[in-house]
Amino acid sequence: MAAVIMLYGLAIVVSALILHSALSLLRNYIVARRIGLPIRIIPIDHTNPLWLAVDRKVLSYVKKLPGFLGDNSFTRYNFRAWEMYDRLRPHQEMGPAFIIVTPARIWFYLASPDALMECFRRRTDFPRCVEMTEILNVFGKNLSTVEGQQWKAQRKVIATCFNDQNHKVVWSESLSLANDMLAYWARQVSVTTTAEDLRTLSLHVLSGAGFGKFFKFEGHTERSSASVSANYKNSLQMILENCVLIMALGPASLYKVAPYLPASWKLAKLADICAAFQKYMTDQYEEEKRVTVHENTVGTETLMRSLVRASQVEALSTTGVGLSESEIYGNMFMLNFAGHDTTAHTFTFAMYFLAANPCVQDWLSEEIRTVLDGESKDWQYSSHFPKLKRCLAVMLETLRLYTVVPVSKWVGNQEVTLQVDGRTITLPPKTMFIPSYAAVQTDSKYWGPEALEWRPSRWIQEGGKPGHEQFNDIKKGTFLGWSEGARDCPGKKFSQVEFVASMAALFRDWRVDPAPLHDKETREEARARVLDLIEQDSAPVLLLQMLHPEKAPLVWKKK
Ligand code: HEM
Repeated sequence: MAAVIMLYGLAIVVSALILHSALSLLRNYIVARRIGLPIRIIPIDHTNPLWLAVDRKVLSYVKKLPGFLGDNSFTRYNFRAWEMYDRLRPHQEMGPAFIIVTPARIWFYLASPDALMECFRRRTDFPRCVEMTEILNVFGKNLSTVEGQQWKAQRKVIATCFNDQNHKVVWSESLSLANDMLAYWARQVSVTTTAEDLRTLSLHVLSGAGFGKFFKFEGHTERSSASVSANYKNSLQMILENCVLIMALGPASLYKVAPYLPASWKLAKLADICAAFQKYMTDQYEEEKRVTVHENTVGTETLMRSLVRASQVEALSTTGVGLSESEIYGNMFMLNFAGHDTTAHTFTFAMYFLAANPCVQDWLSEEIRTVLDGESKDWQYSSHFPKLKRCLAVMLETLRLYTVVPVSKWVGNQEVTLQVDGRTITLPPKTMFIPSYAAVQTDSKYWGPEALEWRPSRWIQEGGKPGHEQFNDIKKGTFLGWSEGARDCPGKKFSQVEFVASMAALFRDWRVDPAPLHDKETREEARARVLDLIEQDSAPVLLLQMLHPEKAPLVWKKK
């Protein structure tokens, strides 16, 4: 009897949820119709956390259904990063702007470069939806999670941290770590840990140039689990993977309940890790405060040092707004988050594209050998980095096809109007706004008939000599890899310097190929297999990444 009552209860709750969802969908649909753009309807919001956990799995079954049942708006648009698969197609069907309605929100998709640039310029009309980044407030508010005056004040302080002094540190750290990584890869018969090793490289560049903690490179199989850098990396990883849980409880409550829990429980471990990470940040902060008190102290210009100094200077200025201690911790954590996997995932995509494209490797090493001739390893940031344009083109081309950080904004509390290709569109409050990066970045109108091909040379003007080449002019709004406008990525150059230095160290004298899977696999088949892996096996976890790059081992050989 009790079971029957429970079943009835459950049925009532589920029916109420479905009814509520259907009514919300209807309400949003009625509002969206007034915008006057083509509309697609999907039953579950993209940001529903339960759905996010199962979306791709569930849809992989639904897609197998025959005809319309397996091919409809639900199967096309109702999963994360669907844009990467459909690219320009929805805009070819519906024009430069369209709407997706869900029970929770109205989503506005835009693929007109001019209108996109206008939205980026009108930062206050199209602010960041901080509800979505709130999860990064674990250790304090930070640049990614604030808006308005608070954002302006924080951005001013953080912008000063990314300067040429710091980029010099990024350059030298990247060169040294990439050389050690190459030596490790050269010792392997074939490398299955490319993604892990690139993550280590990127983390070590960030910990050095960002926070003054310099670690030697350790290859994945040589890494001791007790090493300081492995601990730091694992703590950061675990905090990021459990952000939702930590945020829901708050670190303070986590510390309070942890002593009463068995040590083997995840919550207890998380509390320990958060406490260790907090202590690590506090120690660094105290150390930097001590250093910056002595104004004449010279040393490595890290992000952290600049952050503490700029915050103190700002606090003493006429505006009197520096960063609070909690905001300093919030930003330390956020810089770790924003500056680590972003570059590492871009590296991994690029490395696999290069392995499948030996001609691009030759083109790259021609430039590196011209710019960095001779055996000397005295490679300078100020004179060499600006000349290595082909190396940078590899990064730009990779991000064009595989954009690791998608940009999203919204319409705040007031409706806004916008010109889209000569037509005025009025968007209601709280509409989510998604720049259709995967569409504009692969539109043949701007990128030519082979827009879907990975071809870094498209970025470089023809006819130049390696080391003296110029970039092609790209129409504004057709490439959004680091976003645009006042709220673009402040770490753009940091990541570019890291990428270019690493490419130079890796590809000057060495080449990489996919290891054949069996004796009969030809080189062409192996390259096609790698390209297929990139296309079929990439999906967002926190950011867009290759899910199983280890399935295609790579082999490094000296030229
Ligand atoms: C390949 C590497 C990188 C890519 C593709 C990338 C991309 C982006 C994008 C697209 C945004 C805007 C997100 C949005 O508007 O929703 C962003 C913001 C940001 N990025 Fe990066 N990023 C990279 C590396 C870095 C690095 C190395 C750092 C720092 C060390 C960094 C720090 C930040 C910060 C602090 C923000 C927030 C800016 C604000 O809200 O004002 N990024 N990044």
